Amino acid sequence: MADSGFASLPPHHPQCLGCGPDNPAGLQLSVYRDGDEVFTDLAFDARHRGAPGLAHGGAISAACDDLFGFVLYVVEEIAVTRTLTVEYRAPVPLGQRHRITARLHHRDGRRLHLEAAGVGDDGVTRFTAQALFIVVDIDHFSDHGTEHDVHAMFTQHPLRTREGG
Ligand SMILES: CCCCCCCCCCCCCCCC(=O)SCCNC(=O)CCNC(=O)[C@H](O)C(C)(C)COP(=O)(O)OP(=O)(O)OC[C@H]1O[C@@H](n2cnc3c(N)ncnc32)[C@H](O)[C@@H]1OP(=O)(O)O
Repeated sequence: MADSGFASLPPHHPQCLGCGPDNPAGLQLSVYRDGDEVFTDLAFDARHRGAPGLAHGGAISAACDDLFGFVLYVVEEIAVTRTLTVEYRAPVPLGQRHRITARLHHRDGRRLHLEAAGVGDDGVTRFTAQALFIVVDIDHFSDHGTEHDVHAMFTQHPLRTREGG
């Protein structure tokens, strides 16, 4: 459970694998903003099992990728993942809560360099991640999703588009 007093950020959309509350197969992340950082508190469960008792690396990667997608609220840009690197520093036990925190490291034109870390409630950093997101415009999505779904994804967000909306 996240601390109260931080701004809760809306999911990317209801069915999002990372944060959609209506996706039963998803991680259903609840994400908060703390200044220029975003964070989520997550305990991987049996759906995310890799080795017995441990979280699957793909689930950890998905959590980091989706959390990076919330840094876009801070940056106020629309962007997508071009590269994602996860360093698995220690096994992540199922059921143990980790706080994953992400932020912009620096920006270079359309390139957003992002970084994240997952720290257990025992204080152990078990994974870190770096990503390169590339700023895109809304056409990136409208070429694929239905007009209704794409419109819904962006109208619910207090996000300025590159066109200045
Ligand atoms: C606030 C919330 C709002 C709501 C919502 C927001 C968004 C909505 C999120 C939905 C949820 C998110 C969830 C998590 C985030 C995903 O998971 S996003 C999904 C996974 N990612 C993708 O599907 C992206 C697929 N890739 C692509 O579509 C294209 O490769 C890209 C990323 C759009 C880039 O293509 P492009 O526009 O043709 O760009 P390109 O010219 O190749 O490169 C752009 C620049 O980056 C440089 N570059 C490219 N690759 C590299 C590299 N590896 N290293 C260094 N430089 C590089 C290029 O050199 C170029 O530099 P400049 O010439 O501009 O100086």
